[in-house]
Amino acid sequence: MGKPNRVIKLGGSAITCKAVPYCADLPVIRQIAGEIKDFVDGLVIVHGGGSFGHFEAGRNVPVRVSLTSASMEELNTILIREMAVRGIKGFPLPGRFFDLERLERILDHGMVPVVFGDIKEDGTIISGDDLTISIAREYSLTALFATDVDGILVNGQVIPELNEPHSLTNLPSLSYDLTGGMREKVRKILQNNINAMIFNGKKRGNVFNALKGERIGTLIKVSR
Ligand SMILES: Nc1ncnc2c1ncn2[C@@H]1O[C@H](COP(=O)(O)OP(=O)(O)OP(=O)(O)O)[C@@H](O)[C@H]1O
Ligand SMILES: C=C(C)CCOP(=O)(O)O
Repeated sequence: MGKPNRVIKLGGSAITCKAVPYCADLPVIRQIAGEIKDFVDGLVIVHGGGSFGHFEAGRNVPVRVSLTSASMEELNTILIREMAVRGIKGFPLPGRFFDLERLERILDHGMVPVVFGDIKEDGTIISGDDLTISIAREYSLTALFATDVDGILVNGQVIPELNEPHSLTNLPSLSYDLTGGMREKVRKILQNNINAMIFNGKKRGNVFNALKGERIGTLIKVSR
């Protein structure tokens, strides 16, 4: 017990309606909560900001830090509640308090850590991608990224596998995504030398299949 065996990032693009501030995609969150049920032992969930954290972090208001933090906790609460309705014992782990000991302690208690991208007192953003990558690296896991796209698109087509930096087609990026979107995600995965899979988490069955170990979307495979 105590050691994660799977890590999945529920991207803000998957679990929120990215273009509408504070819009949780409840049908998708409920669908995903149902699909993780069979994998709770050793599972670590991380989630991103979507139209909660990215929206608030991008606003130039004096209460930016307070509202960014509050918005992330709000999204986290929605997720944990929907999991609880299905009997899944999620436990919040805000990015600013993240460490491996704490993560393992939550697992030791038979709960699913629900780690989330966050903001520090000084306004620095903690990216859910970075948290996911560091967990995958520490425990030699494939980092699973549920997003709103079918994988990495190059010239409009999903590429099944990527092994080296590729010139990514520049899809329209959202004005309040502050942590770099897909391009940064791929760059950091490659830089950290971990395996990862990027797939569409909004599509029914994909989260279940990814957790089961099936290959969907784009696999980023590094040679070690
Ligand atoms: N070449 C590309 N292939 C696939 N998606 C791309 C590409 N370039 C940009 N994107 C954008 O990347 C987005 C997904 O990455 P992003 O990091 O925004 O997702 P996320 O991790 O779900 O978000 P969050 O940071 O809110 O958690 C897609 O919505 C898509 O528009
Ligand atoms: C914007 C905030 C606070 C969270 C950033 O995490 P990400 O969505 O994983 O990049």
